[in-house]
Parts: sequence; structure tokens; C-alpha cells
Amino acid sequence: MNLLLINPNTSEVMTAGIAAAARAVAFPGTTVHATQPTFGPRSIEGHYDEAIAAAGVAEQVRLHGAGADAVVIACFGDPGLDAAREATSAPVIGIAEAAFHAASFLATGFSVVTTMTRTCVIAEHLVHRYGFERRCRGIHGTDIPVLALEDGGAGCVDQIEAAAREALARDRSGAIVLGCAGMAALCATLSARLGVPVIDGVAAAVKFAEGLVALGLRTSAHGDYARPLPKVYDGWAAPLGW
Ligand SMILES: O=C(O)C[C@H]1NC(=O)NC1=O
Repeated sequence: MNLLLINPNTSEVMTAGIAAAARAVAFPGTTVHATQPTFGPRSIEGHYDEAIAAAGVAEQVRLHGAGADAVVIACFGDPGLDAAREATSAPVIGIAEAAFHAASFLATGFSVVTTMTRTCVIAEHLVHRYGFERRCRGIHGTDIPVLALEDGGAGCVDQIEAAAREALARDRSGAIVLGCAGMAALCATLSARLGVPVIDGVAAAVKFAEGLVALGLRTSAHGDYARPLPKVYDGWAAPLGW
């Protein structure tokens, strides 16, 4: 299968790291096509960045979605998720939603450890949007800038571990969700150090996508995920593929 992996920020270094994490867990028959928007923030660390990144995701789905069997949006805010689900019939998985589901299979409660504290509210909004209020017991910022994780984040692992330990104790949770696609390379190390399940949304999203494709399941075109209505998009090429 062909999996379109979209890094919604414009860091090519981070895109490469995310792609490596995806390819490390993908089945041999899964080809990962990694991409990022041609415009937008180098890192996504707030509402303004998310708004622009969502348009970037829409751009990438318009350009590459037609050939994809599944799409993964590899930013913890899941920017542009609903728009992408309108724009392709392929399953579209956001890494936050995937990580929440995976954690809920493994513990009665989980904690999220993310980057800038100011982005915690974005994760809180997703917890409520996806219906995980009873399972997510806390969301904790480390104030690690996203681009500090560009090189895989080895220099940040101790800080993330300490935040995760505090979260497990304070929240009485049983699992940790990594709140940034840039943390993917740290997942195995953190899980070994903490002795609890640590979920990287990139890997979880790839496996959920493969599972849905294997089941022959695609996004519903009935109702609000139907294709966008035909219209002029000023300053933006007409959507391709429908
Ligand atoms: O929301 C965050 O803090 C992390 C989010 N930002 C980004 O550029 N990639 C991410 O996964």
C-alpha cells in the first residue's frame, strides 16, 4: 500500500526523522511517501501556526492524496484532519487521535507530555473533540521548542523522562503519550526507562492506517466528509482528483 505521510511543518529535517520512524514500523508492503507543505511555519507551536499548517495539509492532500491508500498527519495538533478527510476517500489518521486510541487499549488512564506549554490547550481541545476526557488524566508541557527535537531529540530525553515520571505520579496514569511527532525517535528509550507503555503517535498512526486498509475500510463520503462542493478557490488551484 501507498501511505502519504504529511509533516505539517516545513522542516525537511523533521520530515526525514518522522519518515524514518514510520518506515521502522511499516510492513514491507507499505511504501511511505513523506512530504511537507510548500509554505507555512518551520515548527507548529500555537493556534496561528496550526491555522496555516492546516492549509498546508490541505495543499499536500490536494497534490498527493489521489495516489494514497492512506494518509497520516504527523503533527500532534492533527491540523487539517477534517479537511483532509473531505479531500480523499483514503483513511486519514492524525497522530494525536491514533496515540489516544492506542494508549486507551493499554491503560485505564494516560498522560500526555508535549513541547511548549502554550500548546497544551490544543491537545486538551483534541481530548474533548475525540471523547477521551475519561482516559486522559493530564497534559504536561516541557517548554522544549519543537525544533530542538529536529535532530531526534537525544539531548531532550532526560527532560522528557523527568516530565513523564512526574506526570505518571501526579495523574496516577499508566501510559505516556508523546505530544510531538519530533519525539518519535525517543519512544523506545523512554519506554525502557519508565517501565510503562510510551506511545508515539507516528508509529500508532501508521499501524492503524495499515489495519484500516487491510480491512478494506475507507473514509465515509456520506455527510460532512463528502467531497468539497465545486467552487472557485481564489489564489489556490482547484482541488485535483474530484
Ligand atoms: O504541537 C506540538 O507541540 C508539536 C507539533 N508541532 C510540530 O511542529 N510538530 C508537532 O508534532
